[in-house]
Amino acid sequence: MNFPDAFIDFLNKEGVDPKVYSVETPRYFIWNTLYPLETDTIEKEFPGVLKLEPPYDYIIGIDLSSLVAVETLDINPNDKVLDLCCAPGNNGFFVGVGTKLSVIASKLGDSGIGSVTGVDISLSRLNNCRSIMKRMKVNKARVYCTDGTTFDKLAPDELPNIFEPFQKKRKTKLQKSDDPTLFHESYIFKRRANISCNSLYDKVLVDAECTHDGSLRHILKSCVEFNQWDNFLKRIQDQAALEGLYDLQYRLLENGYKLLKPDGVLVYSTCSLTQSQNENIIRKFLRATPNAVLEDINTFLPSKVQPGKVTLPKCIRFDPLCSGISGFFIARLRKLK
Ligand SMILES: C[S@@+](CC[C@H](N)C(=O)[O-])C[C@H]1O[C@@H](n2cnc3c(N)ncnc32)[C@H](O)[C@@H]1O
Repeated sequence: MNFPDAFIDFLNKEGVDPKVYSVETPRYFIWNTLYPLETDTIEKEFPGVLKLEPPYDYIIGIDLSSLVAVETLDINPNDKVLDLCCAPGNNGFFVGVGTKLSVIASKLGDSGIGSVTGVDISLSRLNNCRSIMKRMKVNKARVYCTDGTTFDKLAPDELPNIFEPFQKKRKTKLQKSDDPTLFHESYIFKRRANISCNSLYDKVLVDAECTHDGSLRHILKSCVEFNQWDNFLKRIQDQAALEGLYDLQYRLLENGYKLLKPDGVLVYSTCSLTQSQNENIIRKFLRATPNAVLEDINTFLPSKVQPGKVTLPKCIRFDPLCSGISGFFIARLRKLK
């Protein structure tokens, strides 16, 4: 494959083998398990045609690595979860691309007092996020359009464990929020206008902004197929911009940790294969934060998906060459009491 020299230099500097971009990765699909599918199979109707039984409009494509990042949070129904960079891009693959926020919301289920709070700085990406939330009929989620490095809203103390099926909603008078950063609330949030919010979060996901070099789809579709290298190359060639990105990643991690309750779990992830945006950020953070410890990641992985090399024990790097899925890094931190 012919890549621009600047991209090859970038990969060499970070010890990434350009062969990763020749791996063909499978696609995974999710749906909100509160609304079971009529069938759990997708049939091959006749050559070239797949058939899905209804209801199918909330089936969403996602990378396995994204699912593992959410699994690493060990969500339970009473968790108050913060997703500090929650919005997806829109690469229009099949029926859309899933967000970790929608998987988190689906995992919270309907039986507990938990909820998920999403934050993202990009309005257009939040619109993608909102349409996925709607399609997946997400119940207990709210999303803010603001800077995750300074976000300071605490978690709702509790949301009632009443499952109100999305389909059966009655018309109710909704109170308009006086918070200009509040972008979208799910049905159950809107119904409970006066929820007190004084809790730190049990779980925090910092799925940080990054160079996306591990995302094979991003590199192969946007950059190679549509020849849109310009923005990508500008970013990786400009050392000051890269330093700014590392600083952003660090500050997102710092703020997420600040909002995490003692004994809580924070997962830091990126879809970059580099050391600079992963191990180096975590190392620096651990040096500066004595009550943060790295924990093992014991999430179930299909046998064919072998994690690649990391230079910081306990973290996981999916390397397309040995994992067979898109490039991704995950670290799990606990805040000691
Ligand atoms: C890797 S993407 C997130 C993907 C998303 N978690 C998902 O599962 O689809 C990183 C996100 O960080 C957002 N971002 C960049 N700077 C930010 C900031 N200062 N505060 C909050 N979000 C930011 C970007 O807009 C982008 O949506």
